[in-house]
Amino acid sequence: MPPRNIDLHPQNHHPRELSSYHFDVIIIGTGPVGLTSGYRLASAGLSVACITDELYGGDCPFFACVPSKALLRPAEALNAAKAVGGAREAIESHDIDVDAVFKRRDTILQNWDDTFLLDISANGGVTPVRGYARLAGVKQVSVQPHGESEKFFLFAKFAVIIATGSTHAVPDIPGLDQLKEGEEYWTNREATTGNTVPEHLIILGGGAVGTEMATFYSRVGSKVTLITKSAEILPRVELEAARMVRKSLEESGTSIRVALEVKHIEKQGPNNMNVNLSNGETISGSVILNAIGRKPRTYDIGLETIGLQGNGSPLAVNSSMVVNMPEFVEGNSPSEPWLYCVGDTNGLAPTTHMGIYQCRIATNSILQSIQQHHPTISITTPRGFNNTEAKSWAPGTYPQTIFTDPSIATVGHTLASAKAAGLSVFAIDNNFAFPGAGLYGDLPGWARWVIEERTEKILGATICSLEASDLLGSVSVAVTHGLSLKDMVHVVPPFPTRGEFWREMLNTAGY
Ligand SMILES: Cc1cc2nc3c(=O)[nH]c(=O)nc-3n(C[C@H](O)[C@H](O)[C@H](O)COP(=O)(O)OP(=O)(O)OC[C@H]3O[C@@H](n4cnc5c(N)ncnc54)[C@H](O)[C@@H]3O)c2cc1C
Ligand SMILES: NC(=O)c1ccc[n+]([C@@H]2O[C@H](COP(=O)([O-])OP(=O)(O)OC[C@H]3O[C@@H](n4cnc5c(N)ncnc54)[C@H](O)[C@@H]3O)[C@@H](O)[C@H]2O)c1
Repeated sequence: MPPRNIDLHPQNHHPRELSSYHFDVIIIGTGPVGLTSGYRLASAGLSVACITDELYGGDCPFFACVPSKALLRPAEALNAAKAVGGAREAIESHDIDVDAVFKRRDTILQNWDDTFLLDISANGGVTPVRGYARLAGVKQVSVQPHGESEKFFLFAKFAVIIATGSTHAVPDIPGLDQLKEGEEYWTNREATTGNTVPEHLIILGGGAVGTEMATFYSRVGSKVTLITKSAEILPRVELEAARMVRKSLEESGTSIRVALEVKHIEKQGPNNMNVNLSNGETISGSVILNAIGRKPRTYDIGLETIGLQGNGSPLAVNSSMVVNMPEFVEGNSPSEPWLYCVGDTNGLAPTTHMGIYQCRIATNSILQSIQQHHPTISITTPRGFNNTEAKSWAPGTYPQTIFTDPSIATVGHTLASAKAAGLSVFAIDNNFAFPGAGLYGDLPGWARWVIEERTEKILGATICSLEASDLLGSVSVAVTHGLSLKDMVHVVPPFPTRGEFWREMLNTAGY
């Protein structure tokens, strides 16, 4: 299955065209996190260069969040309508129009033409630069245009931000190295950009990518087999929620194999792969999707020029997103930090929304440092830059939604992770049997709050339902600010809505 013909390296914004190689801040990587950082700093009056080696906008808009959600949303909308009598009768005999789904996704992504993002950035005053960037010492960055050997050197007056994101990790499975990546085995790129429905898709990995793509491809007619190492799919969410998604996937024909490893992969012929499992079973499919996780792009970005390691492990930062530097680096002034790292590259919370949160913190920190050390420089922000330290989330506890059917929205601890952290907690659960949920038809729904015994503070929440993401905001405020059950009594959801689960939880808790 050949990859789509996407031009990853358009010819404009060559570094040769720059009128100056000196900027206040240089940003390496223009995913959503680098772009937003650039926009915030340029809006405050700084000169900013944003360097990208591929499409301006990064993985999220072109190969990850946006195309995957664009593929998933039509089926979600159709299922939601079919669950409601009155609407159901009008559409019962109709199903997803796959070609229209692909076409809509292509339109949303502007056919992988990054001009719209370049325009937003340029209108905000950012200077886009195309080429592969590497640190070349303190506050120095080299840029090598695609396919060329010449390097151009850029100089930052105040700061460099590393926002190089992540790329798919490749498992060490014998035989996989014999297959052509992008054709004989897919990564997230082919799974989200393709416009074909494979006959039998074998997915390796039962995390967010694996389950979301199983949801889409099984819904549009592929036979799907999902193989994962963990004892259940989505091992980081509440078991009850993972089981609801598993049940729904199995009902749509997905075969799920848990607690198994792939021992060997063998190509039998075109679109014909054999996958041998640790239990001795062999599964034959047409395409394999590698969805076993991602690795930060910390390799080959010149970290060694400032005494750091860059081998694909996350880049350690402090709460202001300042990179932890070696004790002595020539030209480095510890009192005035200059190197920041945000987004997937620091590994703290690899999602777009959390990266954008980090960029708010990092850019505030840069602006505050400039104001402190260079008071004559004029900085314009409508409301200042007070928040310069990020909240520290225990691994996996930051807010997130997995867009399966039903979707799972989570924030804070699960019951298991709270207990593993030594916390004394109890759970309150609800099955969405209340009037507001009933209006949406007979769709599954489940929610859990994890409450600390002594303080009755909410430490975590999971909502598993149609459009769960839209119910996460209020509970995220409660968890982030440590509200107690007593406080939450005064947070009143409107009637009749799915938000009523809130009231039901309080009732169950005895409030
Ligand atoms: C299939 C899939 C679906 C996802 N869905 C969601 C979702 O629904 N919601 C969500 O919040 N998250 C989702 N994620 C995660 C999300 O995509 C990432 O967290 C997000 O893209 C990280 O943004 P970033 O800016 O840190 O990096 P990226 O988006 O990876 O962008 C980094 C950019 O830096 C460039 N770059 C790298 N190295 C260099 C260099 N040396 N020189 C110049 N440029 C360089 C890259 O080309 C890229 O453009 C999904 C991920 C996948 C794989
Ligand atoms: N909606 C969202 O927010 C969203 C959607 C997709 C991806 N993402 C983010 O993108 C990143 C990557 O997601 P992902 O699903 O690729 O990774 P992941 O780490 O979330 O899940 C990978 C899964 O693969 C399994 N696995 C590992 N090695 C394996 C092997 N050799 N064979 C079979 N299974 C194996 C693991 O047990 C794990 O369950 C994550 O940070 C995720 O949060 C977010």
